[in-house]
Amino acid sequence: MEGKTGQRIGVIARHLVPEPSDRSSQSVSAEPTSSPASSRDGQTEPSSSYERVHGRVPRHAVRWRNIAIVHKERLKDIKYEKGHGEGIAKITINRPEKRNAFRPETIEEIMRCMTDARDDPDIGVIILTGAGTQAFCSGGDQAVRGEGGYVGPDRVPRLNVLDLQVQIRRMPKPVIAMVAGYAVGGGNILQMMCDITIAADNAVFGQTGPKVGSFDAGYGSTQMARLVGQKKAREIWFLARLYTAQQALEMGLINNVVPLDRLEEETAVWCREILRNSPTALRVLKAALNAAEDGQAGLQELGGNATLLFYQTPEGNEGRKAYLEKRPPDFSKFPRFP
Ligand SMILES: CC(C)(COP(=O)(O)OP(=O)(O)OC[C@H]1O[C@@H](n2cnc3c(N)ncnc32)[C@H](O)[C@@H]1OP(=O)(O)O)[C@@H](O)C(=O)NCCC(=O)NCCSC(=O)c1cc(O)c2ccccc2c1O
Repeated sequence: MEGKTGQRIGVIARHLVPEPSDRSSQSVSAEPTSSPASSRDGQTEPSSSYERVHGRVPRHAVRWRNIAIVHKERLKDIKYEKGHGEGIAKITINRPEKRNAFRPETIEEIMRCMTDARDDPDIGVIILTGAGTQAFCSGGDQAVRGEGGYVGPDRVPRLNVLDLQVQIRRMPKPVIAMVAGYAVGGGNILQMMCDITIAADNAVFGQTGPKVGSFDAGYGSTQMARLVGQKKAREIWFLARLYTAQQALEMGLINNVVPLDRLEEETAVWCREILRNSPTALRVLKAALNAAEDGQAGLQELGGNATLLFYQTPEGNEGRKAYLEKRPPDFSKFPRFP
């Protein structure tokens, strides 16, 4: 593939940082995830009364169950899995030969699985990742980019990754990006939209848009500025350099860096810790954190959560029952809290 300068796109980016590899680097911050005291086998020792009551967060590998057909359609560009006996769903962009670049079909499939995971009461947390160790996602597939967007089998030019960004933002369950290798262009934006990002020590982050004649002036720019600050966001977009996982951690772009061979293990531990906590607390906290930044759309999301909770109260149900029983509602028994 040729960029504007005649160079292959990979060459544009490759000289800036070391290539992702299968190695485990030394500059790793694999912090203990559940307790400051770690034993030699990597298991954390119980150290708090909470851990004495609930036990340590298990570190065993998740046993995945593959789901090939979602909403009656077979998945082609992605893999969708759910953990046996655990509330974890995993969505894997499965185009490693293209460094997991996405085309419109890829995005449509991810959105379908996100909807399935949202609607599944057994799922409490969703992992978004890329197949292999070379890339999380290299953004939009430049080979199918037309003049008005990315073109799929229906020949309609689309930027439907923007819909996916919004879906992740509004997802009432935490979404965790699990990043090995390149997260560049629209791929970096996807990891930014996730609630938490765990990166392998071979991960590489950055925006390539200005080098290939593209930009994301929505969440891709504004969410970045909120994460890393205005000056750094301008540097990342204007220079289109790439950054190591350690640099990304230091600038607040991601949450944790772990050795590549422990990426899924550590991600599972984070998921299990999250799953121990109150789902309602998590969903309202996410809505509140969004609302502080998303204006009226954020308030709508937070307001929806208030209604959801109110519907579960006797007071909310009194209004519904009275209507159905064709009588005036009696709200007198409900307290008017100061
Ligand atoms: C990601 C790389 C740095 C990896 O380099 P490496 O040397 O490891 O690998 P290669 O370059 O040899 O790639 C292997 C193979 O994969 C193909 N490939 C990689 N990425 C893409 C891609 N994005 N599109 C198409 N094909 C890709 C590559 O051509 C090779 O195939 P061969 O057949 O030649 O073997 C490096 O690959 C790289 O820099 N890739 C390009 C990154 C990029 O520019 N991405 C697009 C940015 S723009 C974007 O993502 C975007 C998407 C949107 O939907 C938007 C929506 C709204 C607004 C803005 C949007 C937006 O900006």
